[in-house]
Amino acid sequence: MLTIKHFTKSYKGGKKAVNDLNLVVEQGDIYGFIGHNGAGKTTTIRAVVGVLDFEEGDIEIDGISIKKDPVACKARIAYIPDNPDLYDHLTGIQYLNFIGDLFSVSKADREQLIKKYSDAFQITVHLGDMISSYSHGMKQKLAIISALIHKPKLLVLDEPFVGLDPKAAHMLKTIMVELCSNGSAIFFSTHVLDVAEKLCNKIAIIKGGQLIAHGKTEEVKGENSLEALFMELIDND
Ligand SMILES: Nc1ncnc2c1ncn2[C@@H]1O[C@H](COP(=O)(O)OP(=O)(O)OP(=O)(O)O)[C@@H](O)[C@H]1O
Repeated sequence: MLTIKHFTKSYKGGKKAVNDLNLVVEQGDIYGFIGHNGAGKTTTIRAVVGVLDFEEGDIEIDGISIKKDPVACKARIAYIPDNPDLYDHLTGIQYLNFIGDLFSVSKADREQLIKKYSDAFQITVHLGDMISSYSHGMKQKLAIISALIHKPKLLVLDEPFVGLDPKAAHMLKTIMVELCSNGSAIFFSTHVLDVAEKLCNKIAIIKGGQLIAHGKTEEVKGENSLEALFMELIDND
């Protein structure tokens, strides 16, 4: 579903933010991406979803290169950044319909999925309100719903649990499991290690722009807790 090959990214005038990263996310995977602040998670994620150019390596979505056919790749992806920038001058429902139009979601699917996920995140009554009146958490919920209504093959999330209340975080985890059991894949960054440990069948740990561990969660962490492993790997230079 997602293949990252020798991905390397340097920002202008800086050192390599990510260096020769290789990773495969398969259908059905909930793949957690963890690392310290500044490790290179957002850089990798932004390249995967086609909003950050890069010179070295390639990234394929469903076998299609994001460099060669970014539109075809983006049609298969939903991306929720860590701080979603929505259109403040639209109402929630106008925004969801805008995304529905972009991804050619049928009227029947749109109505059913908007109701399902808005009810689940308890923002149905606010869909007629302007987004400018939404709290941070409500904006995040709207961004999540907009990602789910087009049934993405690959859902990419950057720190999705930050700012969500416990009930919404629980709902998101339930939905992530449901999505992957229906054949999608998820790649997401998080600093919440116990969530990663419980939710992800695979994890990757990045340090200073380089992948230092990746694979099945049970195999990567062994007898340790993920937190203990993370501390050990991050502290060792
Ligand atoms: N626009 C930019 N210009 C220059 N350097 C950048 C830019 N964005 C990120 N970097 C650098 O690239 C490196 C990786 O940053 P990145 O945002 O990918 O880390 P991260 O793992 O997502 O961190 P965090 O957990 O704090 O969100 C850091 O050294 C950062 O300073």
